[in-house]
Amino acid sequence: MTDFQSAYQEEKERLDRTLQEIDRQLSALRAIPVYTGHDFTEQVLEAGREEQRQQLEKSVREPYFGRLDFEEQGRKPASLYIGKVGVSDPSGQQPIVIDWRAPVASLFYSFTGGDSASYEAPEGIIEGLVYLKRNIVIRQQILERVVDTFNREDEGPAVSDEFLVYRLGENKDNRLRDIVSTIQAEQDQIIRAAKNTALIIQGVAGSGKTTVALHRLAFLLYQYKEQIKAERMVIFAPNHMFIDYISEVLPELGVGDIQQSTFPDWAAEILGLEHPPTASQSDLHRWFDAGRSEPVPESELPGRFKGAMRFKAVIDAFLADMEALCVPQIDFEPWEGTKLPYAEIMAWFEGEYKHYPAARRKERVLARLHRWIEMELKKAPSAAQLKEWKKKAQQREKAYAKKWPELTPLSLYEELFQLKKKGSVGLPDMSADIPPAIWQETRGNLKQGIVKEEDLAPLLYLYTCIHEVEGQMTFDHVVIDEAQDFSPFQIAVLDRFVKGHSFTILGDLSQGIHYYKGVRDWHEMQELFDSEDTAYFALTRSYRSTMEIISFGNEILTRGVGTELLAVPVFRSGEPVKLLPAAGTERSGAITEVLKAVLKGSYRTTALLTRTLRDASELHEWLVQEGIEAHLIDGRTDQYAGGISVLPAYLSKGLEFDAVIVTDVDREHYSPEDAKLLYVGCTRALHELWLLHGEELPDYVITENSEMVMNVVRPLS
Ligand SMILES: Nc1ncnc2c1ncn2[C@@H]1O[C@H](COP(=O)(O)OP(=O)(O)OP(=O)(O)O)[C@@H](O)[C@H]1O
Repeated sequence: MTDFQSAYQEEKERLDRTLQEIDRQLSALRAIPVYTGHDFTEQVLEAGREEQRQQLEKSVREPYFGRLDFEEQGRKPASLYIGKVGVSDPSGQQPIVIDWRAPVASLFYSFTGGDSASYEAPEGIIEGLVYLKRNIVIRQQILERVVDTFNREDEGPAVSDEFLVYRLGENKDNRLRDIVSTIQAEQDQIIRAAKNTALIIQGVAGSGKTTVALHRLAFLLYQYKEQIKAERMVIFAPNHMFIDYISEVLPELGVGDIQQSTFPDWAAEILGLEHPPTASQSDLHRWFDAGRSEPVPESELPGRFKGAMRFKAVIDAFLADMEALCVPQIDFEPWEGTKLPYAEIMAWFEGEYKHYPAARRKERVLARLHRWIEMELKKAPSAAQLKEWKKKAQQREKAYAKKWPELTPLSLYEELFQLKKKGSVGLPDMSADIPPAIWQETRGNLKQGIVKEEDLAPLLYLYTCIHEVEGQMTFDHVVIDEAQDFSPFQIAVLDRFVKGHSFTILGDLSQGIHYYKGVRDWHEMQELFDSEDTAYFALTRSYRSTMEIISFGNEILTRGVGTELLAVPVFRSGEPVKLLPAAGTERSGAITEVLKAVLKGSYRTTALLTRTLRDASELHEWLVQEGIEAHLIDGRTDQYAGGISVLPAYLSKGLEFDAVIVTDVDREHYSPEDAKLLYVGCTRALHELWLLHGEELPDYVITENSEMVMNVVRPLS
């Protein structure tokens, strides 16, 4: 027998034994009648059995995906089998399959070759020698593939990418999938990083940021199961379609109940807003479709200004001046002849209650006032007098409480922008601290009852100044995907809802196409935390696309974006990127021909990316008329259906497609400032990328490089 055959045979036998054992355990569990009574202890035991049943049912289909032969110093070598779910031997003492999140399993990911290996266990660093790293593909209990990516007996002991490349070559459907069998060392480091740190991760397109974040959540739940709850963890994604796109990964990893939301949805719920403000079609048009003939100066971009910590300082100054105005400037007189001077009430307010949020402060002062009235009532000389005082005091106490200003985030925000309520005089004037264009625009919006996305962070901040952030509102961990579009102020506000700065913040500055908001540099976010509470990682290897597509994208980064954060490809080669002239009357014919060519492949997802939403709608309409089934993705789409999608490039962020066709790649549609946008569009492609272009291509598109790009003409052969 060849080595491969003997390895296959060995694994086949081991798989049979494992499956028998899982079957045996499952049958034993199923034989126990399900407890439905009221005894609490029995209920807990039943819940444990149910969880075990579910885990075994999951693992019986694909019990493990990897094997690592490891000799721990001072012990005998052992073959460790690693799966999505741990399984113990009949005694319940020894694992026959190790959960991928267990400390020893980290070796399977972190080991990249060499003479010694170590991992961190609860009892300290464990050292030893790795003999074999083997990838095993099992589908529905059938052993399909055995690939050794490291064998100490072979020459040149380094872990090979062979299995990874095989996995990356597969076509994708309309959902992101788990990567437990091929997590890379640099990704594993992030997944297993300690909980109470704000991790900030810069990762090139396709480096696995979203995937890593989801695996990290599963890891944290395993590692800190006593301290954190799934329901108290959240992943903030850019839109609902993206949430749908990533929705399978956590269940695949056996983790449920983690919240998946958008920042506007979550903020709107806390603020009690009827509709979460998201970028409206007209906003999208304003920032993406209108061209850049009159660029808005940085200081006048509402998202940038309202997302900066400078704006928080403006709000703080406003609140400090505003404070004194909270207490009605009158003495309190419960009945004639008795008075509580304004100065004394103010002393309470500014004294011992100073550190409470405003709403609680008001509550405390009014409660104290009530106690003061009760003490004064004791001085009544007669029962009749007491009755009269009591009646008057009740009415005047109510009237006095009403004189305190209404404290809601929105009312304060309106007052900040000088939209005065009746009776609120002498408010601090902050107009000099806010750029005039933003001042005007915000006042106009608020007058019409419009709250924009960029108003959410300041409103939430005001909320936290008014109310306490209570237990059930706090998070054990927060993941922020596409974090380059978040503002420092948003993160600072979120931090008030998160225990121990436990954040995973992931993004790519080169994909910061929402130039009107977000960050330009990760320092803007790092500065929010003390240095010991934050850590920075960079992911440079890109797993999504072929080498040709990645190199092509890197050219856009170098020539157009001007960044040094280039992507390093995995050695997976494909077709060159194809450039095809397709302007004017040629356009429709070219699109049909390219679609036909692409659909000859066995791809499951293809995207046609346009420059604007209007172009996408028109193209979609035309395709439907031509009898081609395609889905239009606009800002309101909730589900990603797969197949052929038509969408503007700016909505493709975070998604991926087997093949991508970018239309209208010329200087008219892509200005020098649009390099990031084109980069995003091109890096969505896994296997095949086409650019349909007009006469003059943007400077940052490379046209001459025989290995990377190919200029083609119609008719396509
Ligand atoms: N270690 C890995 N093994 C196999 N596939 C991987 C690995 N890491 C990432 N991938 C794949 O690479 C693709 C890109 O991953 P993901 O979408 O998480 O990257 P990203 O950094 O969030 O991308 P982008 O910023 O471009 O949206 C996915 O198909 C994912 O399954």
